Amino acid sequence: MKELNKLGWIDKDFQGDIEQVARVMAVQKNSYFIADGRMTFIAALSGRFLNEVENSLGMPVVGDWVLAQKLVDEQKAVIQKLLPRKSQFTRQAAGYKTEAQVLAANMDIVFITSSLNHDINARRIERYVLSTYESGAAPVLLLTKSDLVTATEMEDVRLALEKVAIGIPIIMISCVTGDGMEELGTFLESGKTAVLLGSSGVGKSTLINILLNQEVQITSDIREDDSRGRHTTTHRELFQLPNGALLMDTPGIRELQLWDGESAMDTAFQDIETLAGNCHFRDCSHENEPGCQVQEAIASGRLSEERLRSYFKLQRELAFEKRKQDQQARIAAKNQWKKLTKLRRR
Ligand SMILES: Nc1nc2c(ncn2[C@@H]2O[C@H](COP(=O)(O)OP(=O)(O)OP(=O)(O)O)[C@@H](O)[C@H]2O)c(=O)[nH]1
Ligand SMILES: [Zn+2]
Repeated sequence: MKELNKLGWIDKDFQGDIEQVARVMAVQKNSYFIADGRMTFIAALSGRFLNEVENSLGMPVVGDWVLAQKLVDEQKAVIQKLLPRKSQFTRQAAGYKTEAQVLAANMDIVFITSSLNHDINARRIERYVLSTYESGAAPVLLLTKSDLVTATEMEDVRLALEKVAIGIPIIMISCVTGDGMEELGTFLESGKTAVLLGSSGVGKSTLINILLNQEVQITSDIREDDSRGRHTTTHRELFQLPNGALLMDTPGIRELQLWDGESAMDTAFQDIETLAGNCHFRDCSHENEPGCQVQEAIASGRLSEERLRSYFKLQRELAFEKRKQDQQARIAAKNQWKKLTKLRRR
């Protein structure tokens, strides 16, 4: 149990066989690398699991907790069951079917990472915040490369971001000088699972290396026999930091592209939603109606036009996405109907 806690296990209400519990540390094609704090196993899904799984959302991903039959001597295991997730990152899979794909599960904290030496894309950060809320994890804004900007520039960015990311912690760090590292450490609690999101080049790898090398690296790479009996090394996608926190670094999640977040809209744009709630007309479009509190806030300078534009843009995008999905659902229903009528004719 203690060993499991180190991997982030906290489910007090769990009622099964605790000996079967393990966490997915990496996924490669059909192989799952699972760990229980004592050992790592190469696991496959049981036949029953595959038969019963309803869609891709039910397939284990990095961070998931599973029940598995462990063959300790062989370091192999068979995954029987996926345990409920407390958070998950999803993305709409490309292609005809709008089927969601899970990228990672059971993250507690998401570091939305940007570098200070480039223009901060507030709109992009808003999207990440939205995805994070939608996932069920807590967002933190992590701004890197503070050594490349002045203190004044840092403060300007902070002020700008505080308007976009209301109530979300903002940390500024430098991997060169070490500034801000201590503050970052306070967010990396033992047993908590964190993930770094952000564009290529913002310094994620550099930071991960520093975090890993602060002391001895506890985790080792997982060795796997390939078909020719050679050992190939598999990179772990979820690993323990020396201070006990867990860090997730999966290829899919590095650049989160899409999100589905209607319900998160009012969380990310809480300020606008609150204003909108007081508009004179219930169906106010916040363009030029009398008694519009949103326009009122713009006029008095409490709300920036830019933020309202982001809000409108996001609304349009969500509406578009929804129409697309509705249309695809209609086509699917129509095809299904055609198939049925054909069958009936025969
Ligand atoms: N000046 C400065 N440079 C940094 C800092 N952190 C990272 N860099 C540099 O920024 C560049 C990109 O860093 P990476 O760690 O590779 O960025 P990444 O986000 O992992 O990028 P991908 O691997 O493409 O996702 C490298 O040249 C780093 O040396 C920092 O705090 N200050
Ligand atoms: Zn209005």
